[in-house]
Amino acid sequence: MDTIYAVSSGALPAAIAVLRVSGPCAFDMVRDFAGDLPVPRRAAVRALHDPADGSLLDRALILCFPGPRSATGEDLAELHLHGGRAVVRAVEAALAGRSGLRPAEPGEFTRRALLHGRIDLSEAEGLGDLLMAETEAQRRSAIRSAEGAVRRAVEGWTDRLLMLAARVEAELDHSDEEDVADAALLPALRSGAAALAEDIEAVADRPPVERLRDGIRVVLAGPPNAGKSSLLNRMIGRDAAIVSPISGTTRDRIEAPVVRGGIAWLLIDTAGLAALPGDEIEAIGIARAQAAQAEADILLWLGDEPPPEHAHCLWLNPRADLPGRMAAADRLSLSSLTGEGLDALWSAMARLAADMLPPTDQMALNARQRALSRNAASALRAAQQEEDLLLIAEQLRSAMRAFDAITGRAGVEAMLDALFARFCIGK
Ligand SMILES: Nc1nc2c(c(=O)[nH]1)N(C=O)[C@@H](CNc1ccc(C(=O)N[C@@H](CCC(=O)O)C(=O)O)cc1)CN2
Ligand SMILES: Nc1nc2c(ncn2[C@@H]2O[C@H](COP(=O)(O)OP(=O)(O)OP(=O)(O)O)[C@@H](O)[C@H]2O)c(=O)[nH]1
Ligand SMILES: [Mg+2]
Repeated sequence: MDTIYAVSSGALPAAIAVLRVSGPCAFDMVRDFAGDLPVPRRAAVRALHDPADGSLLDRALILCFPGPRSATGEDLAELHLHGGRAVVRAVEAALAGRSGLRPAEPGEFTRRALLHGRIDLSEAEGLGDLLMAETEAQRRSAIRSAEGAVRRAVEGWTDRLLMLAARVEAELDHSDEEDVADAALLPALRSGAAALAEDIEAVADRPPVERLRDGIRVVLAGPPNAGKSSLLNRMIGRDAAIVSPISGTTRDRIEAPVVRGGIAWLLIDTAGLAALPGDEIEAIGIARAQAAQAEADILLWLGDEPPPEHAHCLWLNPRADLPGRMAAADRLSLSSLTGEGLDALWSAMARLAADMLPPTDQMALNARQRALSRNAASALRAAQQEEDLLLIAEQLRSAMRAFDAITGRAGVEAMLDALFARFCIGK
């Protein structure tokens, strides 16, 4: 296996740059550059010399973690360098010349941790979310998964499933003998499978972690010229969308992520919904606006006509600064010009969001884990319907495969590349 290296700390220049080296050649590298191998797991200051010509590269703090008791599960060395660009470049150039060493790919350190069983797939996903976390709620949810909450839940489900499977297998083993079949077995299996399916479904039905991570989708919609783009700009505090008194100004949908009140939002401005589109481009814009409305978690409706059917709609009364705009009981009056009513709008949105987000004190599943959990639950529901023990055993195996896929024990090669591609290099 190659030994990999990468800067694991942030953008250069910086006060300190942590260069991590993981794999079978990591400690030979330290010996050759630092003259000796410091005591494992203790920081030591060493002058680093380029073995090629003996020149001084840097004076660094070195940490060595012998495998398997390291973050990656293999020998891991950390060089805490001075964080200048040329320092890091010089050390990387010296490493690049050594055989067996190569730069790490994004997420490759974590991938090795997974490969060596230091973490499971759900923990790796949690780590990925932790690196991307911007809000406190995102951080708490991610650290919970990274620390094994999903893994432990699935292990609990797996244990219960194994108990059921063991009883089926035992009965199947005995069925060719003269024993009388256990009459209580089928009802016991059915109730066990039902109880397990119910517990899984309860977790899978919780609000998805994606809403927490990617933001609650808030779509601004209404007729042309209603003031949608002005409101978007006001809400995010910058001019993301073009505003003009001309009807049909916005044609593409404009997405603006923003964090407010500790919640990540994705605000989406759309083309005005004209009864008769003026041209082909406008018609495309309107089709996109309708598609956006359909996938909105919250719809902000700026029209004078009643809003379209939507589970979470706030009916707004824009341009409240203009004389002659009448307040209406069922509409939230606001002005993108003065900012009046904006705080009330954010509060109303936060109240709606409360039920859409996973509770902060509970584990939440991502889309992949949720789909697999649902697969497992439906296999258990199917097992409940079966009369034949062989068919029940087959359904239980199918549920087990879904559990194994959640934790990465089976059938996940295809998703690993996608997962680790969104990690930083050096993680
Ligand atoms: N400098 C530095 N900081 C870092 C990391 C790192 O790799 N380097 N981490 C990178 O993600 C995180 C810490 N993660 C780590 C996970 C496991 C072990 C480790 O050596 N575990 C051993 C020993 C545990 C012990 O001493 O009790 C083990 O679990 O057996 C080290 C760091 C965050 N901060
Ligand atoms: N006085 C006042 N004018 C506003 C307010 N909001 C928007 N306007 C004006 O209304 C006009 C249309 O605003 P836009 O935000 O472009 O409207 P829109 O709904 O995005 O329009 P389309 O993109 O064409 O569908 C512009 O001239 C804005 O300056 C407001 O709160 N008060
Ligand atoms: Mg607009």
